[in-house]
Amino acid sequence: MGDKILRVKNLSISFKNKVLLRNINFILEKGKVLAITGESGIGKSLLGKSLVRLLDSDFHINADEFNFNGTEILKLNKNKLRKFRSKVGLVLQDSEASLYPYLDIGKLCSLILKTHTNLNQKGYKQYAFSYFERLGFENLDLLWHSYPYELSVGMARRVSLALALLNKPEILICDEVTASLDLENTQKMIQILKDLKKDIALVCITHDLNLIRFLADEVLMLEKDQANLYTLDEFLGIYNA
Ligand SMILES: Nc1ncnc2c1ncn2[C@@H]1O[C@H](COP(=O)(O)OP(=O)(O)OP(=O)(O)O)[C@@H](O)[C@H]1O
Repeated sequence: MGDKILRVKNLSISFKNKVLLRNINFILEKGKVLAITGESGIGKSLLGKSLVRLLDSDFHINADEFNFNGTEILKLNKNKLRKFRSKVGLVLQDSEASLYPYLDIGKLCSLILKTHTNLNQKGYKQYAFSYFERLGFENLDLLWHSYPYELSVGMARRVSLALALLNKPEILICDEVTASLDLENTQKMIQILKDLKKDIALVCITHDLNLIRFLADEVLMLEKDQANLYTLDEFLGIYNA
């Protein structure tokens, strides 16, 4: 059995005193994948961002337990929150669109590695290349000097994933990571996540039933006024997926 990294018990999210999500319960475990699904606008992305307290002050999070490796996330001060966030990789919806356009991939990687490691410029490259290889890239020198606008959507999505992985997060949250990818890139992405999952607790926010079927261990189904946690088999049985 893997390490339990994050425990969420009876979490709710309100916006200006209106409850948007309630009764959220799950545990994230190293080596396991939680899929979060539900209809558009139900609050999947909101929940993903709330896991790293990335909501503005009009939102309020309540929970009986919201605990990362023994520390209550809602009680963290600014410094400790920053440390906690460095343990959580985020690939937000359309993440490739927010890759800074004036920096090439090498500089984007170097910026992250400068903050999180003691490596030198040569070390940054070697370190980042090991991730690019794991994520199925070839021609790594060319990629290192490419600008985001020069990459296909599938490549840019995988670069966003690589950037999220560079500081070895314990949790990785991916929001609609297969959206608008063709079949080949979707399958590549699902296989990459499958290979990554043994080292990490993975959260996939998704509408993609193939991703759920091939990757998820548990599925959190968000519905109006309720949220239900299922094993993959229970989910596939109930939703005939
Ligand atoms: N910053 C914000 N201010 C006000 N309301 C917001 C904000 N962000 C999200 N919402 C509202 O919260 C609700 C949930 O939005 P969210 O993007 O989490 O849905 P979703 O389930 O991820 O949808 P989709 O599948 O379409 O991406 C929506 O009604 C949205 O309008």
